[in-house]
Amino acid sequence: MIKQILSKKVFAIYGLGNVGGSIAAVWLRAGAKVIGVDISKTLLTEIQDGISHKKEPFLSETFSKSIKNKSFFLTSDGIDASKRSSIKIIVVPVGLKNKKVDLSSVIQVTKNIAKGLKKGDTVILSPSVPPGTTEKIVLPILEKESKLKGEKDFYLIYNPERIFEGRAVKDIEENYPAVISGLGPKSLKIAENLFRIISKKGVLKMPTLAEAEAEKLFEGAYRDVNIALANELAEYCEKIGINFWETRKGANSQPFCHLHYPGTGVGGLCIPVYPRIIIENASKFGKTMSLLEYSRRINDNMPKKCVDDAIKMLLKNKIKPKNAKVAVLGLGFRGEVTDTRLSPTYDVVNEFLKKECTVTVHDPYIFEDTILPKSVPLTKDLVTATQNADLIFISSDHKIYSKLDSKSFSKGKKSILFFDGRNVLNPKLFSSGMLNTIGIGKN
Ligand SMILES: NC(=O)c1ccc[n+]([C@@H]2O[C@H](COP(=O)([O-])OP(=O)(O)OC[C@H]3O[C@@H](n4cnc5c(N)ncnc54)[C@H](O)[C@@H]3O)[C@@H](O)[C@H]2O)c1
Ligand SMILES: CC(=O)N[C@@H]1[C@@H](OP(=O)(O)OP(=O)(O)OC[C@H]2O[C@@H](n3ccc(=O)[nH]c3=O)[C@H](O)[C@@H]2O)O[C@H](CO)[C@@H](O)[C@@H]1O
Repeated sequence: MIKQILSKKVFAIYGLGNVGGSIAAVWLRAGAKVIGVDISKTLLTEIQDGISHKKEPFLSETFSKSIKNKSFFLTSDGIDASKRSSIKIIVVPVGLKNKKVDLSSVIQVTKNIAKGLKKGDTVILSPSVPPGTTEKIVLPILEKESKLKGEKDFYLIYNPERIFEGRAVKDIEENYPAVISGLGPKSLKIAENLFRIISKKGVLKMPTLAEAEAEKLFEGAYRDVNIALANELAEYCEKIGINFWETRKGANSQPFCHLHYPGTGVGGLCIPVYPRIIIENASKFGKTMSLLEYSRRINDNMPKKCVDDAIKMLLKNKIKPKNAKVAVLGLGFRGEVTDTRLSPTYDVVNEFLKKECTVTVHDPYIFEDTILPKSVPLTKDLVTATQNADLIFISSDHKIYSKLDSKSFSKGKKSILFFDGRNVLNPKLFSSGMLNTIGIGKN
């Protein structure tokens, strides 16, 4: 039955990045025909060649198989894709430009979709957006350009994709209920029929588009505030000389406390962005979001705080910061991702450069980068990165760093200064006296 429904539907997925690529794979795995639309010719070629989305399980194999059996087509022509599809899913990025929400990609894609919109079509908006975006920005563009009426001639849905990079397909298919909302009851019914096909956890129907848009932002705001709480409590522990990590274990031993982890900063296209979307939107209604603003300030200050503490450690060990060799481990915005968007490591590097240190960055998954200053080499070879380092600074929690031991470094290293910004080092793996380390929330 499902296969029959889907075999008649052609989906067009606009934006084939971490989220859009995963959504395309999920619908292909469910048996749908999919047109993948992206402005990046490089990405389209990589998908065609089966070498895209390396860190996302299932995607590349699904794409190759679907291209072969002619259920997956790739194009950069968004208008033609709209003409040839009945369900259009918008998954292009919504970022910040000078702390203002940037909807330019969403608007661009919506205009393309509108030029090919037909009676009976369905449009689904997926990125995290300010409440009101679907109804007040996307809908008017669709109706104006197509001369069709929402809920009468075509259907409009908001579905916030909730994925954790590295397990996106499983998140969509198995881990979370699909949050859905519609312009009206018909749109909502279509959303329910569609998302029940792919979501084993079922659907969570929201009463309005705006409440669905807001819930996604609230998820991120909750996380950002709790990370800021962990960062502030960790600094308190440093001041009074106790261990935050042990104290956290105790506090989290009851079900109503969920202290997060302190760290060298908060990166990615989600958590640092969603609170700012709320802050900006709230200001239009005369509401100041003090807690969100203060939490952002705490988290944005973590790279500087951690580098200042690391510099104090150098001085304590009689090493002058000027020309001190610092190996910064981890460029990804968090562990096990190749995504460097808003990575705190960029700020960490700049803070060390301000102190005139000599910096090398290591990352096991990222081989090139256009943002790091030219004076800062990037390498995937740990020995090269650390061999003459006066200080090793752990910035992202890639799994490989929890396995570091005495043998990980060039011979003859007597004692190594570490700043463990993600609390990943295992002291048991180092010979006694070799590990001279401080981190966050412990002296
Ligand atoms: N990355 C995550 O973990 C995550 C999780 C949940 C939600 N989201 C939301 O999903 C959105 C997309 O995230 P992402 O990580 O997939 O972004 P991404 O940058 O990885 O992918 C976006 C893709 O869209 C393409 N694109 C940009 N403009 C386009 C246009 N006009 N037409 C066609 N294609 C265009 C880009 O070339 C890119 O391939 C985010 O803005 C966020 O709101 C992201
Ligand atoms: C479905 C969806 O949208 N999923 C999002 C995705 O978010 P994400 O991919 O951006 O990953 P995050 O884990 O949030 O990390 C962000 C930054 O915060 C740092 N950090 C994190 C935790 C902590 O305790 N202390 C920290 O300092 C970390 O290093 C990194 O820089 O997954 C999260 C579930 O993990 C979800 O909640 C979140 O909605």
